[in-house]
Amino acid sequence: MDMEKVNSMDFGEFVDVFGNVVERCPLIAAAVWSQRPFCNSEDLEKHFFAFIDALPQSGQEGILRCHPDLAGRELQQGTLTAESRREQRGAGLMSLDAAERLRLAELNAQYRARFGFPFVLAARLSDRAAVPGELARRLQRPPAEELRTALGEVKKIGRLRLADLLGAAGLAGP
Ligand SMILES: NC(=O)NC1=NC(=O)NC1=O
Repeated sequence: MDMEKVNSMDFGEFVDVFGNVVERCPLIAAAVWSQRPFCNSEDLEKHFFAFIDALPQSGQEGILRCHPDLAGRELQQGTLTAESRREQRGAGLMSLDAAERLRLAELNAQYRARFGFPFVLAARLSDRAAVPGELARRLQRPPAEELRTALGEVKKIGRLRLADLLGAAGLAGP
């Protein structure tokens, strides 16, 4: 893992590369940059997660609100980020039939009405068959617990995106 290259990035380069590790939250990469040098990929990941954990609840909920719904409007309109599109496609969420899409839209609306933020799940670790059931299950959870669970999913997504980036050509070590 060529952390030397990561540690040599200027601010703009670092945010260009790592700005979407947390969906639509480049502020986090902008903050983590000042923690360099990073001794390895785990250290880099630790700083991303520490930033999230140190936020007040309003900030943590704000991170969740930056996530597009699974199989939602943005997927239909083609306005997803490249990472989100890849993740949602990989989970089969681009090939739902009308009934599946409607069911997910209803569950997403119920979830958002109850918690005030969207349902977030690491799509790469799930699939179209499991998402509605997982959403319905989490819909019943106490708000404080669900906030922790949702942030855990943000971290799973971030871990996978960091692994993609650090394994990408040019950043992978010998
Ligand atoms: N609401 C979401 O869970 N969104 C997402 N999950 C992913 O894995 N990528 C997303 O954009």
